[in-house]
Amino acid sequence: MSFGHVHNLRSERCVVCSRRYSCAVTSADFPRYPLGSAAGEPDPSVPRAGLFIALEGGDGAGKSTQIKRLARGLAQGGLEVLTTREPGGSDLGERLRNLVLDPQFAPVDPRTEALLFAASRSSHVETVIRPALERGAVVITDRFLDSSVAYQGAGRGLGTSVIRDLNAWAVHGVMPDLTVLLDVSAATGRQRRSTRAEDRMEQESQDFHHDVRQAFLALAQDSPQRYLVLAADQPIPVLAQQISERVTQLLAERNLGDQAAAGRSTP
Ligand SMILES: Nc1ncnc2c1ncn2[C@@H]1O[C@H](COP(=O)(O)OP(=O)(O)OP(=O)(O)O)[C@@H](O)[C@H]1O
Ligand SMILES: Cc1cn([C@H]2C[C@H](O)[C@@H](COP(=O)(O)O)O2)c(=O)[nH]c1=O
Repeated sequence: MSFGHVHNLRSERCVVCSRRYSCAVTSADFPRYPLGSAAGEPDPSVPRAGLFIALEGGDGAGKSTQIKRLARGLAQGGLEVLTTREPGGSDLGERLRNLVLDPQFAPVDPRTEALLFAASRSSHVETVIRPALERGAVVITDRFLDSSVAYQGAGRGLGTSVIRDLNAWAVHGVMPDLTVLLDVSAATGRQRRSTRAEDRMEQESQDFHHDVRQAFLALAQDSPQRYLVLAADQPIPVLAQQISERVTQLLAERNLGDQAAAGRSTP
C-alpha cells in the first residue's frame, strides 16, 4: 500500500499533489492517518495499528524521566516501543534541533522559529512516527504539536490557531492518542534544570514560561479525552503509576499486546 498521497476529505484535494478529484490514488490507497478533525484530534473512524503517546509540559517537568519508565514497562510486556523527541527524532530533525535551540542564534524571528519547529516535526512524522505506527509500535514522544501551540502560539504570541493550523498541515493527520501533560510551575521547572546549561528556549523569562504553562492547561481543557493532566510535583513513582494505568486502559481498548504490561511497576 502506498502512503504517498494523503487525501484531505474535506477539501477533496490530495495534500501531496494538490490535485482535486483527479489524483490517481483510489480509496484503497487511503492512508491510516488522514487529516484529523479541525480540533487536531485523531480521526476516530480510521483504524490505527499502533499507539501514539506524547508527553508535554514545561522545561524540567519530568517528561524524559517518565518516558524511560513507561517505555521499560511496555517493552517488558513484549510490545515494540519507540521513544523519540521533538524537536528532532529524525536525522534532519536533529540537525534542525541543534539550530533552533542554539543560544548563539538568539534572538530568532518568531515566525522563523515556528517554521523550524514545524519542519522538524514534519520530517519526524513522515520518516519515523508514521512508519512505526503502521508497524503496530507504541510510539512515545517527548513533546509534539502542542508544544508549538504553547511555546510559539502563546509564548511568542503568534496565536494558537495559526500555529495549530500550520502544524496540522505539517503532520498530515498524525495526532497522539494520548497526551500526558506534566504540569509544572515555571519556578519549579527552572530549579530542576539549574544544574545544566539552558538552551535558547529555556533561557526565556519566567513570564514566558508561565504563559506556556497556561497554554498547555487550556489545550488540555479543550481536549479532555486526549489529555491526562498530572501535577508534576508528585513523587516520580506515583506519576509513573498514574501514567501506566491510563496507558493500560488504552491498550486494552485497542487490543494491543500484553495489556498488563503497562501496569507493571519498574524499579
Ligand atoms: N517528580 C519529580 N520530582 C522531583 N524531581 C523530578 C521529578 N521528575 C523529574 N525530576 C528531576 O527533574 C530534572 C528534570 O527531569 P527531566 O529531564 O525528566 O525533565 P524534562 O521534562 O524531560 O526536561 P526538559 O524538557 O527540560 O528536557 C531531573 O533532574 C529529574 O531527576
Ligand atoms: C517541540 C517544541 C519544543 N519547543 C521548545 C521547548 C523546549 O524549551 C525546547 C526543547 O527542549 P527539550 O529539552 O527537548 O524539552 O524547545 C518549542 O518551543 N516548540 C516546539 O514545537
